[in-house]
Amino acid sequence: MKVKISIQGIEKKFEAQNGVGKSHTVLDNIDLDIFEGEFCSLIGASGCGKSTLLNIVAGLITPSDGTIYVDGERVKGIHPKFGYMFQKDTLLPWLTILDNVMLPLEIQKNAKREIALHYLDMVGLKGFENHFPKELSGGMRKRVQLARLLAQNPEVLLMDEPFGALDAQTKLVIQEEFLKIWEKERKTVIFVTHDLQEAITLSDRIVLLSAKPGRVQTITPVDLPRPRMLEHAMNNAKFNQLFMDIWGGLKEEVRKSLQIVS
Ligand SMILES: Nc1ncnc2c1ncn2[C@@H]1O[C@H](COP(=O)(O)OP(=O)(O)OP(=O)(O)O)[C@@H](O)[C@H]1O
Repeated sequence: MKVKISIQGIEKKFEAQNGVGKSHTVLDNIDLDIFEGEFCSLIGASGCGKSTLLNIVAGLITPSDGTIYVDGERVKGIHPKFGYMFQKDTLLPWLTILDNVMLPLEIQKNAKREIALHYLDMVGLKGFENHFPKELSGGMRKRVQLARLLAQNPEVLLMDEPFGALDAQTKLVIQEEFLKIWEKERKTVIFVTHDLQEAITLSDRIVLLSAKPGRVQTITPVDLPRPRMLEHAMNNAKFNQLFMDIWGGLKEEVRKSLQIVS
């Protein structure tokens, strides 16, 4: 398997601002290889540094130490082949759905209406091209963001709790739609989530970061068959075993982060 992204010796320390607060180490010596075409999830207690690590890989934050390699080359700053999807709604309210999807393509000078329409169709939003974001439900807006991300044709998808704000049932349906698209395209994905069930149903490997400072605690391969259907995956005896194995470690980290002793 080819290594797509190599995270080597990453450390991140945030300094006190103008003497206010304390400097603190958020990530400590993170070494992690992400393989081409792999779906890798990052989990861990709140505040353990998942988003910071994703932002460092995205080139949005500079690490205090360590290096990111992509295809064997050292990367500094934002990588043009990476696409990023945040938890918060980043659609521009004054643009139609089609224009929202086309905006990054215009920036890439690759503005193809057909590409945008193809991905809107793929996420089930055919016929909504000329609507504005405020006319769509939260789940539909999330699908527009997914279409916008995929239409850019990034080599790597960096996703920070992309479905975190959705209600439980919408989230399951969108996960399933995303899974279908991903299984066709098999792009490299780093996916941050709080939801262990989501991590297991989608991922090839799950990386658990320890509570502050974030270190790689365990890496668990998810050997559920693909293509996966959410119901089949959750019904598989291995699913429960994986859940219990990973939850044991995750619970410990959450307890540490909440300073629960005993
Ligand atoms: N710009 C910043 N300046 C100072 N501290 C920061 C900054 N950004 C993040 N932090 C701190 O770094 C730590 C890790 O934050 P991060 O958002 O990466 O954690 P997380 O694991 O993604 O959390 P959550 O699961 O709650 O989203 C937190 O203690 C946070 O307060």
